[in-house]
Amino acid sequence: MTARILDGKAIAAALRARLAERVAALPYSPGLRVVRVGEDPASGVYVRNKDKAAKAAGYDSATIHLPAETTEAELLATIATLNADPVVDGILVQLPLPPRIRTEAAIAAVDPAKDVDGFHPLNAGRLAAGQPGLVPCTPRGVMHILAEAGVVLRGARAVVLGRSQIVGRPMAQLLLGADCTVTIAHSRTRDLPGECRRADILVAAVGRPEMVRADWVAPGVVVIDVGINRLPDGRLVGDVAFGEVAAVAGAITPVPGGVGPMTIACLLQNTLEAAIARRGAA
Ligand SMILES: Nc1nc(=O)c2c([nH]1)NC[C@@H]1CN(c3ccc(C(=O)N[C@@H](CCC(=O)O)C(=O)O)cc3)C=[N+]21
Repeated sequence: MTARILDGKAIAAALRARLAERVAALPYSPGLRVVRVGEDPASGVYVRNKDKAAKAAGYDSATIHLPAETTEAELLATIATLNADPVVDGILVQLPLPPRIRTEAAIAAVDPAKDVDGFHPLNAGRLAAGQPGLVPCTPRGVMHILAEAGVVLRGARAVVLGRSQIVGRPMAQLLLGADCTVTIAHSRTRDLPGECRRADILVAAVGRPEMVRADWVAPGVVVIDVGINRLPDGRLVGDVAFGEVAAVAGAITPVPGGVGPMTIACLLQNTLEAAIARRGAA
């Protein structure tokens, strides 16, 4: 058997096209501002891709690039200016930040109504409480892939590998909200392969290249690979050993071309929704 490949790149392109149509019907362009501090090289590529996608879909998008020496107070002042700017609907503070700046302070400074990353504790709390709010882009993108693939969630056993605030925890909340039986497994889990083998749906979000092997998965499982790891030889691989796991799984997302493109499309979706909530649709 060989797994069905879930083409995140194509699903993301279709979503961006639908968003572009909705944006074109608005009397304004939804405003997105990405704040980047310093020169983390991986951030450069991502910020450029996002800006390109946003502009192509009709958004008013700009990147604010602050020097590496920026202080926390200066970053918070920049965020405050964006919070107060009526043409700004979405604010994304690109992570990682330089070590001098407290990530939690930057996240908490963003107006929750403009928090298109969904990282603010108010939005995380809303998600955990089952209330509407802005949802982190990567888990939202994963739910969109599962829906497009026709995966039945009700009653399914979902295992989320990883417990980060950015992916693992919100991912588990969304799957729980969709009536999955959810297990969050992590680096201290006693029998990681054994827990993963129980999954009908396995979401790998640990940031360890090719950690999930063929003997970690049950035949027919749906595997979602959130990992994006750059190897020393320059290759980009996920958290899943794609070739060998694809021989066992029922469906699997590739890296690249899986979850990554969905993250960008969902950032645009969140920005559109934040804009309509603030400014209306007509
Ligand atoms: N505040 C914040 N929000 C984020 O959402 C955020 C962040 N900080 N910091 C960095 C990570 C990483 N991230 C990616 C999104 C898309 C791709 C993506 O589209 N990847 C392509 C390949 C890109 C390549 O070839 O390098 C793919 O998987 O097919 C990758 C990485 C968002 N992040």
